[in-house]
Amino acid sequence: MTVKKITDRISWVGAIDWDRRLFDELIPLPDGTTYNSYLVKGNEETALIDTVDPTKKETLFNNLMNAGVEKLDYVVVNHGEQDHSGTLPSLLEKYPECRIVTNSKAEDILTEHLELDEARFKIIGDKDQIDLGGTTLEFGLIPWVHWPDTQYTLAIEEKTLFTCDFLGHHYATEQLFNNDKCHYENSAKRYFAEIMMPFKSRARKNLQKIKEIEHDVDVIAPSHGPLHNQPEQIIGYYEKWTSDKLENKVIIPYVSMHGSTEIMVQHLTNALTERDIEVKPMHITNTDIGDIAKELVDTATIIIGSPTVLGGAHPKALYIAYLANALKAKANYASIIGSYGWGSKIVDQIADTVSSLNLELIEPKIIKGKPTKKDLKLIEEMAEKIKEKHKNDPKIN
Ligand SMILES: Cc1cc2nc3c(=O)[nH]c(=O)nc-3n(C[C@H](O)[C@H](O)[C@H](O)COP(=O)(O)O)c2cc1C
Repeated sequence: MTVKKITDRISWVGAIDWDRRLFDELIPLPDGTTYNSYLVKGNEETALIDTVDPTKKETLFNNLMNAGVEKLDYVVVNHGEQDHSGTLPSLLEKYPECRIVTNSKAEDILTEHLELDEARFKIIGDKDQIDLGGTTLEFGLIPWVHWPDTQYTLAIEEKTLFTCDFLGHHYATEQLFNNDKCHYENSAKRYFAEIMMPFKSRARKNLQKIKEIEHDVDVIAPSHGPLHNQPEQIIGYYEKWTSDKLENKVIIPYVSMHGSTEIMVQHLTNALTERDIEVKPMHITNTDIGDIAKELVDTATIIIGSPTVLGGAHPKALYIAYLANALKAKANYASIIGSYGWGSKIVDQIADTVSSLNLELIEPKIIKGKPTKKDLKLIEEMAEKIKEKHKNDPKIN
């Protein structure tokens, strides 16, 4: 691991976690991740912007040693979650003169979670500045992306904006900057879906605040993944993802124990394709839930496919409905297809689970046993109904 120079006065001193495959015991990380920590030097003082996950603290300390840091004046905490702040107790022990610079919401979270001494804090508010000697740090409060405590830090003269989780993505690489546009759009969208989509109106507002910063910004430096040296690119993506625009697209997360639901899914997939609608059947058992989350950013319709199990939906189908609801999927329409043997409450159960989404429910098709030709005709009717809805909806491209 090495120290990587970003500008004359800023270096990356974080850690790469190539092997991490799950975040928050929930989010799959197919590409690992990084914990970005940045060293900012002034003529008189030195600051560290965020730390790293505690499992990587030795990497951070080695990097600080390699960067020749003997005295650290400030550690700026842009967000109190432990993957950025968990190394603080050890850091404060190692650098006894170091003060924590953060907002009052983050202070509350940090003192509760990490038992830090309140005397070590320097609390900042919106637009407050710290002069390190020719290098000025300016802070901006951008709450709820994705905790109530989030803020940005701008190194004014260096034209570098540190946004912590906001505008980040999980992608382990030695490259300092994004240079694989295709892969990067994919991982940034997936990250947006999993972390930021539940707060999309706050994300949009905070994006606007960042766009209105009165100083030049050449580099956006988030706390996960490579940095953005073309800030307009990630800002453009977030403008799209936080808008209410949707694609002419249907996703069908489904599960089927004995094949009946699957026949319906295949038939619906074909019927939608024939009607020029993009469709993605996603077998829940075999699909990374991050991929499903990513589709929820712009898919216009969600169809959940499930057999009946113990009176209700299959637990895996119910989990996806729960996830769509929790992540605040942007879709305008939903329906349910599936099969039962003798009696089913799938529809009520799934509809209840997605009740906080503003969805129009297209009439579900729950059939007894294996679908007949007549049943499959009903599936074609569903495809036709979806086509009509999409065609007449001004929010759908
Ligand atoms: C473990 C298990 C529990 C089931 N519970 C119910 C039930 O409570 N009500 C019902 O109508 N059918 C129930 N069934 C029957 C299935 O819903 C039915 O066979 C259906 O056609 C399966 O669809 P699939 O082929 O897509 O898996 C159950 C089946 C299994 C294997």
